[in-house]
Amino acid sequence: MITPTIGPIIETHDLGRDFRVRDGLRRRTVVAVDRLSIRVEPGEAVGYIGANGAGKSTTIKLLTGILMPTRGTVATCGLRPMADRRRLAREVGVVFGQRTQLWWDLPVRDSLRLLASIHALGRVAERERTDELVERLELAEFLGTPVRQLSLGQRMRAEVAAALLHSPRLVILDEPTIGLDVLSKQRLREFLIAERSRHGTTLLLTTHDMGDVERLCDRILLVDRGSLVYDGTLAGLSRTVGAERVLVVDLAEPTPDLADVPDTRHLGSEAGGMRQRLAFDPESTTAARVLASLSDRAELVDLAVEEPEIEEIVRRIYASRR
Ligand SMILES: Nc1ncnc2c1ncn2[C@@H]1O[C@H](COP(=O)(O)OP(=O)(O)OP(=O)(O)O)[C@@H](O)[C@H]1O
Repeated sequence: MITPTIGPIIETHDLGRDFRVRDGLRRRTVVAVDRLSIRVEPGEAVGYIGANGAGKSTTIKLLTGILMPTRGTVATCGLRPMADRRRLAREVGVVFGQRTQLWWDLPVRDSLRLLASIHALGRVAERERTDELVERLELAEFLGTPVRQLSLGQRMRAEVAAALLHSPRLVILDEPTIGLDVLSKQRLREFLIAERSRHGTTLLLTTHDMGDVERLCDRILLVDRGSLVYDGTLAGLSRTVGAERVLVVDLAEPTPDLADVPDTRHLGSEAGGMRQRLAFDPESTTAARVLASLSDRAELVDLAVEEPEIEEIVRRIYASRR
């Protein structure tokens, strides 16, 4: 039997997965994942990003033993995902934003109990961990509510509790914040950050939300048509495409275009100059510095920083590769 090691949490070598699909009368091969070689160390938080159909879900299925590779090798927590699937289930927790692993008609409390017994947690461990998750994910008010009656934000918190109940070493989250309001997103991110720092949990998440990546991940893996095209930090990724941020400021009175603010590019003005948009490169300045220069020139009443969309960064990277 293979013993889980304290080596990498994820290690793949030339991993590939094809699908045979029907195309009218003919059949063709779709290469969903190709020559994927990645290594994720314990405690890392990795954003696995790419456009629709890039191969993210297929990779997650290969990592968790739902799918068999067509080529190459994969080890998750030192185990072979398909052959050691049962043992792997103790090491990994998976959260799907769009699917539930809770029992739809049961109260949240009962789903957690069932999962605790599936994982053979033991009474004391079950109580301690459940109490911890109920408190930190603020589940108390709906513990007795059937899952089908929960709001999306409540359900996601319950999903996360279910996936993390057995304190897995690796948590894989597939679009965890999709459809959530700003506050729910923020709470979930704060929880994941705390969980990681408390327990050294490794996080792998797929998302189209730049905020998730910015706040949660210290490393990005970008895939295009099944292959890895970038491995590094978000700042590095933005740098490769020169992604700018946009500062939107509301001013106390109509103001001529603020075209001379250092390290910015004036994009436009509205409402007679009471709202202005300035682009800046986060590599050469910060929003705080831009604001300091602005407040010498005009009285600010409100502001917002627009982040480049991940889709936009990905689109630009893809465009530069075609
Ligand atoms: N079971 C399957 N049968 C046939 N083709 C599949 C199957 N699963 C995935 N594919 C194809 O493999 C490619 C990668 O799909 P995958 O779902 O992994 O992408 P994704 O990056 O997760 O996309 P999304 O962001 O839309 O979820 C796509 O071309 C998809 O159509």
